Amino acid sequence: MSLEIISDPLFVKVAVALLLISIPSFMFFGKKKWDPRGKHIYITGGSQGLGLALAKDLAKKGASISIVARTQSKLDAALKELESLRQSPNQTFNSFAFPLDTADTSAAAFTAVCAAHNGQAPDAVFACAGASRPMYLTDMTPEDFERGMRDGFWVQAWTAFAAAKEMAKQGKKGKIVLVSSTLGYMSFVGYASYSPAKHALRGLAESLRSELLLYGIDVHIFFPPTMYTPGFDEENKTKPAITRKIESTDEGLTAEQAAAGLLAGVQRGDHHITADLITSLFRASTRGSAPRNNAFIDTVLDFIALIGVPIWRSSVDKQVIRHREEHRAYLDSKGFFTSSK
Ligand SMILES: NC(=O)C1=CN([C@@H]2O[C@H](COP(=O)(O)OP(=O)(O)OC[C@H]3O[C@@H](n4cnc5c(N)ncnc54)[C@H](OP(=O)(O)O)[C@@H]3O)[C@@H](O)[C@H]2O)C=CC1
Ligand SMILES: CCCCCCCCCCCCCCCC(=O)[C@@H](N)CO
Repeated sequence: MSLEIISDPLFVKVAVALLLISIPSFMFFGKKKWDPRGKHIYITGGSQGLGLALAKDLAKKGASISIVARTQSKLDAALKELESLRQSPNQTFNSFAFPLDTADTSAAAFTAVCAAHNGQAPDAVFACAGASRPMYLTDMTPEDFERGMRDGFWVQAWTAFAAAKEMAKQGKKGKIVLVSSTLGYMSFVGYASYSPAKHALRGLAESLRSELLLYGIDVHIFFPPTMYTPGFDEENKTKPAITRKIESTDEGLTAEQAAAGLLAGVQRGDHHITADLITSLFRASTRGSAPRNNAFIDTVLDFIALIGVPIWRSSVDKQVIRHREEHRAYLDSKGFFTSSK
């Protein structure tokens, strides 16, 4: 075989034609970005923090928004902010007060959200609601321990449950997005109630991603690092000092930065969405059978993590071990060793 074929004018013409055809198809067909304009988007936890930042971002992009959380006053304030960002008279902004930690209330919230749109299921559901109460296991009551799953897993899982059923029933080819955490990939002292819930969300997202292919529903899951939100201020009230110290390596994001990262990931079509380098390293190294976002970049990240994560882990273990004596004194002062519980 001679290489002369590549200088054959016909070959050159065909090659150029293929290239010209493939460039626009790559740009316009292969990479068509999800556009929130004119869509109805349901955001749980939309009254503050990540959920509110996301709602504002989407309102600016022309979407209709429904938000659900428990506290009416915060919902009212959030709705006012959304109203000020209105782009078109066709956009609707609604809020409904429901607790989302049970099947019934989450289904009722979802029904209310649909009812305001003639019973139509939303085009996208972002389950942002959640809370965390970091503490030592030795300080937890059984209720504290169990609350981790309620405030981390069920508060989103019941919304996904209601949404998936109704979207499948209506043939709505929409999106369901869950919000985990860096702590859905790894964990350390202080997060024994929260991290398991965030890991469980990953299992749910990967199961649903597969099952909801049956209905053309896309499932995404976001793994944010520290976000400076009202929830973060709240969790810091119970957070052990050593936990705070370990996570201080993480620079953190504002709610707005995190919302923008989440939205960009959804628009790229990433299943596991990360918005910072540290979590991207854990994403690449704990990938399991999750679809890659970018085969090349993820392989580079995986290689960096292969070396970097064990070094970080051993330094954290040393830090925890160095804390033993101080912790023993703390437990002693609380009467831990003499209490009957
Ligand atoms: N901030 C951080 O550092 C990180 C947070 N995350 C996760 O990101 C998500 C958003 O966090 P963030 O913005 O900080 O949280 P915030 O506490 O600032 O906001 C949480 C929102 O969820 C609502 N909510 C909480 N619990 C319930 C419930 N049981 N039923 C209905 N609504 C509820 C809250 O309203 P109300 O209380 O009125 O119901 C509020 O609107 C959470 O899932 C969190 O676990 C992940 C990584 C880091
Ligand atoms: C090469 C590898 C380097 C690794 C460095 C790792 C640094 C630690 C990152 C800890 C991040 C914890 C975020 C917690 C977010 C969260 O979910 C809570 N705020 C909610 O309670």
